Amino acid sequence: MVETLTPDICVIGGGAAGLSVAAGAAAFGVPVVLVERSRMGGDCLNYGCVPSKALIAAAKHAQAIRKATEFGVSAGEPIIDYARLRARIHSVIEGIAPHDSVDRFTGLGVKVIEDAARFLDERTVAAGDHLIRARRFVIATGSSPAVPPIHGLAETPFLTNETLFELKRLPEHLVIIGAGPVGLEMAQAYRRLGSRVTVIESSAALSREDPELAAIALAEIRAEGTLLLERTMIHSVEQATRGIRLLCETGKGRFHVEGSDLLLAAGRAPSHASLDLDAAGIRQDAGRIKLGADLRTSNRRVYAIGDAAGGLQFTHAASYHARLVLQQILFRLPAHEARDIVPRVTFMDPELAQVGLTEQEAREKSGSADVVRWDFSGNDRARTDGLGRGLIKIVVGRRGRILGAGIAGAGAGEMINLWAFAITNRLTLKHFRGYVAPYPTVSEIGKQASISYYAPMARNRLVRSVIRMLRCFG
Ligand SMILES: Cc1cc2nc3c(=O)[nH]c(=O)nc-3n(C[C@H](O)[C@H](O)[C@H](O)COP(=O)(O)OP(=O)(O)OC[C@H]3O[C@@H](n4cnc5c(N)ncnc54)[C@H](O)[C@@H]3O)c2cc1C
Ligand SMILES: NC(=O)c1ccc[n+]([C@@H]2O[C@H](COP(=O)([O-])OP(=O)(O)OC[C@H]3O[C@@H](n4cnc5c(N)ncnc54)[C@H](O)[C@@H]3O)[C@@H](O)[C@H]2O)c1
Repeated sequence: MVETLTPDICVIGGGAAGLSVAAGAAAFGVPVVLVERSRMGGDCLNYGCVPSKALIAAAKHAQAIRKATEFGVSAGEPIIDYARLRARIHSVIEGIAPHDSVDRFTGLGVKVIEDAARFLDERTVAAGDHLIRARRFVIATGSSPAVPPIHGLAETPFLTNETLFELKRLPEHLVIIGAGPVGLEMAQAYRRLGSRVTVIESSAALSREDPELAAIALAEIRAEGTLLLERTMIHSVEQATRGIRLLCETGKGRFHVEGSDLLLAAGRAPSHASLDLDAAGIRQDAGRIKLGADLRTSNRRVYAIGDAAGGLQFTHAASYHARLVLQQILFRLPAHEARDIVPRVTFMDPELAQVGLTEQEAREKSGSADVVRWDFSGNDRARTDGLGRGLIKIVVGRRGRILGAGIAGAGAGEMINLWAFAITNRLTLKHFRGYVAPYPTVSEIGKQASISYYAPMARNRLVRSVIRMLRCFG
């Protein structure tokens, strides 16, 4: 028997984006139906942020043991119990899962349908035994690992983020296609756990990042022994007796790369193919949903958010999108995506964090860029703790307005919070110069950089003569 539901909002996809919309709408007592075809929590909880950060945490411990000798503490080469490590990753997922579960959302007042959704027409979605005719629809169907058109790949076993954390043994030699955030975070983690790692990248590693900052993180990756092959084309891949074999080419010629396991980290593809967007009058452009800055599709009843929106692909961007559509649906207030306030962090060690404009983007926008820098070597805490190389770059506009901030270094992901706050609230470097930072902390670099921005003022003739004049008053 088919049941027809008529909620205010129908959300398709129970990942970070969809769950945020459903929870937000339910909090205001708005009837909402959530359709999820697979695991609640989506990529972030099950195959993305959570397992990857738990793996990185284990690798960090291994590396800390190795580095301890520098501090006069010797512990020898770490022994990796991969079964235990893997069990911990899954117990971390299980610990968070109740927060995203069907039970919790049902308790919040959300009607959850565990099935695949597809549009029948502009106002109707079918999911299992249900027809949903909602006032508004939110597509939050996320993305899946992109599979590049490499000869032989379809016949060769490979891992993706959806299968990597199920692996029951430490790869002996992990070959990774793609040097973006997924590829490099996993490369460093597995290298630190003891695997040999080769990363093959067709263009430049971390090509979207400020090259000066990216170079700091990439130098560490290389120093730890990951082989990073940039500007390398992969012609073909095949299964070999003891793993996989790739035929590659650079400007210098062709060569083979052999490894025990292959991980695809070559970007993402939207997962909306089975939604039948045409039936709903939702237009696409080269496989991506066409969207306005208000995240509305060409069908004005339908929004697309999170990875499905095809722009910023982060969990925090997904919940930001959710807020923007809730503002429009519940309160009828206009809302537009502002990408410059959304930070991004690549959790390599040292971490790489950015919010707002990079130096290059500022130059492209206005022909020049005023950039303030501060090196970690000028920070006492970075020295006491042996944090290694690090740099903050702040892009400054008129009257000291902060337009962008990028940090490469230990703890960059935590530190960027403050700069994201500053950019969202249109603060200036004056605000950073004026607050009192606790000593010794690494976050002080922001204040140190801000003071350096105003340092030329101390040499200003007018300022000096005012000080001289004020002396006359005793
Ligand atoms: C390895 C890895 C590490 C990452 N690390 C970070 C990180 O550290 N920080 C960060 O901010 N981001 C990180 N990301 C990115 C982050 O995971 C995504 O941006 C985020 O999960 C997107 O959420 P979403 O809700 O848009 O999509 P998803 O989480 O993909 O959720 C979409 C949901 O829709 C469901 N669905 C799809 N089609 C249908 C249908 N027809 N009917 C019903 N349900 C459907 C799917 O089953 C899925 O559950 C990482 C990604 C990867 C791959
Ligand atoms: N810390 C984080 O916030 C975090 C971590 C992981 C992933 N993510 C998100 O997930 C998304 C996907 O990450 P990703 O690293 O998979 O994608 P990406 O698009 O950032 O990087 C993929 C890389 O693979 C390369 N590539 C593509 N095809 C190739 C081929 N045939 N041969 C060699 N190289 C090839 C590309 O040039 C690119 O550099 C990102 O957009 C990011 O937002 C975020």
